[in-house]
Amino acid sequence: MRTSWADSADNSAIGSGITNASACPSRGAYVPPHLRNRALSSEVPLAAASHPAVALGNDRVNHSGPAPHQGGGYFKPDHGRQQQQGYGSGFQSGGGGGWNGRGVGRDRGRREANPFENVEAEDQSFSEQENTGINFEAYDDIPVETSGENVPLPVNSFAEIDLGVALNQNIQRCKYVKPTPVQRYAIPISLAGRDLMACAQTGSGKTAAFCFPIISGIMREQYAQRPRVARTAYPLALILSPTRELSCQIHDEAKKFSYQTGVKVVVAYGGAPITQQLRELERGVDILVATPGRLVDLLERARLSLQMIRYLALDEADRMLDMGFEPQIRKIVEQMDMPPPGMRQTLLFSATFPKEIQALASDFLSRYVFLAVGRVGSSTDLIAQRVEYVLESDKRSHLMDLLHAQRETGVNGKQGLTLVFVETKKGADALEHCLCVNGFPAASIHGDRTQQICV
Ligand SMILES: Nc1ncnc2c1ncn2[C@@H]1O[C@H](COP(=O)(O)OP(=O)(O)OP(=O)(O)O)[C@@H](O)[C@H]1O
Repeated sequence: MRTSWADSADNSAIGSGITNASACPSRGAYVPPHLRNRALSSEVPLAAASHPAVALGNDRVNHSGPAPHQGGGYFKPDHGRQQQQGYGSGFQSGGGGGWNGRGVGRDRGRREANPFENVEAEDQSFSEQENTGINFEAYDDIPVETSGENVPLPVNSFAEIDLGVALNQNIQRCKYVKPTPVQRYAIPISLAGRDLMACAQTGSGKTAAFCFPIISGIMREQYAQRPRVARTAYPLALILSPTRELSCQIHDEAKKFSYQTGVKVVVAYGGAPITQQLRELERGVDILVATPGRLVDLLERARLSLQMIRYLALDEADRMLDMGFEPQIRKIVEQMDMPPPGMRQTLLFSATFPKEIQALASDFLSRYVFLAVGRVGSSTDLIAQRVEYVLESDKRSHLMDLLHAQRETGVNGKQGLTLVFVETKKGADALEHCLCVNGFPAASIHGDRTQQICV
């Protein structure tokens, strides 16, 4: 039997030790993610909790907008409207609590791993620092261009956007102090329900730019009940990315952003056994991060349906096309059961905007906003490049000198990492050995090593 979040809700009373039958939503009742986290405590009256729509009404006590969508058909997310109508406070009361707290469905007894555990365990003296992934000094000079009808205004801080308490806490845990340029523009555009074609470089903070609106959208919307077809998963959002590595990276980030929100993220990629991925999907999925090839495989096995997709994000679209994935992408988006443009929200990210990407944008997007963000600190600004001539026989000792010098000047007490490129596989293995015996932990990566060893 397939597990959905509805199943999870059905079993929540068991998981939490509550025996009052009225506390259990009736079988098959859909519980939206922002309500899933909540223990059935004084916060939610038991009678209300047995009727998700009523509970939602309570939760959105200050929401003066139209009644939540309750039909089974498609709808267009319209977050902008809800924001204007004071959605914030109701939403905030529903945030937090966490997937942890639910202990339900097939995930009964499975605690949500804390993705911040390692970070929190780190030396407290660094805990107040900003995330240093991006050179903030370079921000103000970055050229940004937008075009399209009624482009929503950019924001200057996360505080200006109503993403909900749980997500805001995760942003703090990530130590994101202010949005990057692509986030400043892309998040309000997406929250307003608009399709987006964004040209932004790798490392510009795209992951959060598409994850924040998707997670917050799933948390705040009440979606039609998902079909209950045995062993078929029905995600609400799909994030396509070209490689296993990038998919895993997005999955890791998305799990941090969605921690304790009740939104469940699953990753599926090729080159790894499918069994574990199928098991994860069966346990329930809201956001699926996937590479195109494995996704087609899952669809062809009928273990996945895209009919409930409300959000589609394509990351590094140009790279996916370069890697020859266009037929798979078109199959996924146009030939399976995914809702058409206008019925889903589509966010297309690409570092470049050649003709092929323009064609994809016009086929996949509806009345979209175009956003182009310049480079956030190009390599020439951030990296000192130096050429040194040394004799062949002195190369290793010279490298050792450089490594020693780096060890002495570690940044913030942390040892820097070093990449050394060599000409041959044998040379890589020999250098690895030489560095290890000289007290520098090293590992070689080349074509003769399996992916597991490299990872
Ligand atoms: N607002 C922010 N404040 C501080 N750091 C941030 C912010 N947004 C993202 N980062 C950090 O910047 C780094 C790059 O971000 P991210 O991986 O999202 O970029 P990207 O454009 O998606 O790159 P890639 O294409 O490699 O996935 C990450 O370490 C991320 O945690």
